[in-house]
Formats: sequence, C-alpha cells, structure tokens
Amino acid sequence: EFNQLECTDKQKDRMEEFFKAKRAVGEIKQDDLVNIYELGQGNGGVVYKVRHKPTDKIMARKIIYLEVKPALKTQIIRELKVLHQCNSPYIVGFYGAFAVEAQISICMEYMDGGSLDLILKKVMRIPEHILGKITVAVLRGLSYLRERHRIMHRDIKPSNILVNLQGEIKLCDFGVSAQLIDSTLHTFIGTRSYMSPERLEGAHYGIMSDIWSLGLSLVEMAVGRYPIPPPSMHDIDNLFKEDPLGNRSRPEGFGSYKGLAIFELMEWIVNEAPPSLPRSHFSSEFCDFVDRCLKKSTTERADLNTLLHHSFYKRYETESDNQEVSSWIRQACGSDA
Ligand SMILES: N#Cc1cccc2[nH]nc(N)c12
Repeated sequence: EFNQLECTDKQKDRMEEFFKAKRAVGEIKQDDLVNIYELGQGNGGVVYKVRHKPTDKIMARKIIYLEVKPALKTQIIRELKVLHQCNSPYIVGFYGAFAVEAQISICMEYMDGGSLDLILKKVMRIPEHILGKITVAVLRGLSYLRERHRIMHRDIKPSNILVNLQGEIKLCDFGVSAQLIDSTLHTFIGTRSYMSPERLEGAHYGIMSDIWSLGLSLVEMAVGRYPIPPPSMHDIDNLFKEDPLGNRSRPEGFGSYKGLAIFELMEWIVNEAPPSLPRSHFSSEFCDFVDRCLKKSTTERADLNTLLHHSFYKRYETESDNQEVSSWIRQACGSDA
C-alpha cells in the first residue's frame, strides 16, 4: 500500500535541490528582490515573479496589504514560519516571509506553469486524465497537511493549484497562520465561491469543506466553466461541440456568463442540488468521485481516506512519472489561445 506521505526517490532529489537553493538564499530582505512581472491577483494579494539578486534565484513573491497593529504583524510573520516545516512534493516550496510597513511578503518556489485557473482560461477544459493526476496531488497534499501539521487547506480552488513544466502539481495559499486568516476574513472579494454549504451557513467546518471545494474545482476544470448554476444539457452540448475550425475561441457568452451575483451563488450552493458531471462526457468513476465530494451533507460526503481508496484515485496514483502532465502543460502553455 503506497503510504500517501512517502516520496519517490525523484521527489526526494527535487526536494533536496530546493533545500540547497533555500540554504544559499538564507534570510530574505526586501532590497534583495527585484520584480520581474505580475503573475496573478487574488486571495487578498498580488503575486510577482521576482529575482533574488544575491543568488539570481527566481521566486514567486506574494504581497498582502494589511493595515494591522505591529504586534499582529509580528504574530503573522511568526505563524508563517511554520511554512519552513511544510515540505512535501505536493506543497509549493517556501523561502521565507517578511513584513515592510503594511506589506506582508511570502516568498515561495516559482512554478513556471502557473495556476490552474490561468491554464483553464487558455485551454477551455482540462482532460480527465490530467484531472486524475491533479486529484492525486491535491489529495496527497491535503493528507500531508492533515497528518503532519494537523491543518486543513481552507481555500482549495483552481487558482491555488500550481503546476510546472516538469509536470509537478502543488498546493499553495493554505491557511497556516490563524492570525492572517483572522485579519483577512473581512476582505473577501470575488465573484465565485468554492466554499462548502456548511461553511457558507456559518456552521462548524473542517477538512470535509476542502473535499467539497476539490469536487467543485474538478467539475469546473472538466466542463470549463464555474458550475453554479449548473449548465443545461444544451449548454453542455455547446461547451463540448468541437469548433469545426479547431479554433479555441469560446462560444458566445462563455465563462463570463451573466450568471448569478455572488450572494445568489452562495444561496444556490446552500439551497439547490449540487453540481455533477455529465455522464455523456466523463467516466463513471470520475462522475462518482465528484458526486461523493459534492454531497451537501458532511455525513454523506466522502472523507479523505474514502477518496484515497476510490477507483478514480487508484487509476492515477500508480503512474509516478510527471511526463504525461509535463507534455500536456507544455502544450497548454504553448497554445496561443
Ligand atoms: N502563489 C502563487 C503563484 C500564483 C501564480 C503563479 C505562480 N507561479 N509560482 C507561484 N508560486 C505562483
């Protein structure tokens, strides 16, 4: 039985390489970093591709603007130091964090394939066999956070799943600092929610909420649009109609569908039936897997261990090479869509 937390030799070598680079960087100071360009926005901050001048190392730097009392800022930086212990092939590497005035900077491993929300914009949909590899990485990342650090992720969604051209898939932006979570709770901005019904209702929530978010993210990446309100069968036919010209342009009104406002979305998640995958386009294992993740009742929803034994996960957990994902990412990044 493959222990979810064991690493292959190749994964160990890559992590050793990262630790070596991290030792060479040492303590990060703001003046040692130079911005190259912006990588993405969201989750209460902006992420830049940066170069660490003393070592020439390329990193990703997330900057969060927070007007908090100095004592709280110190506490956040202290809590973020736990990230030095978060070492897994499925978690983005951490170089260090520091605060300057109202800016908190989190410096991490640069993932040259970017985040899955940006990839999704380029390729319309992510094929099932790639989503299988993504599922393995996310479940192993969640297992690692729970077994070794007794924390849940709290913000599973396509923009917090990163990939690189070597075919690695890693989680970022998990809630490791309780104070940072607390200080940014009121700052939610966005037009979509990956939060589970119980969390939206203000009830107690835990790892089972991450499972819901994984299910919703998988349906979105498989179909190619945020799945609430669910697309009709007519929409699905349109979404899957191969454009005769092979053109990747999106059908009229795609993605930016004039759907529900965020509050209506949240109401829909709490009151209506959960989304599901059209069996016409996906394997029964995949459809069953997301159905088990998207049960509205946490007692019916599959937990992490159940999913680690599900046939959809089992189908993809064996291939340990990243080659298949690597070539798909290269083609996706190369697509001029
Ligand atoms: N965090 C983060 C992030 C967001 C978008 C692209 C990225 N490349 N490497 C990252 N760490 C990253």
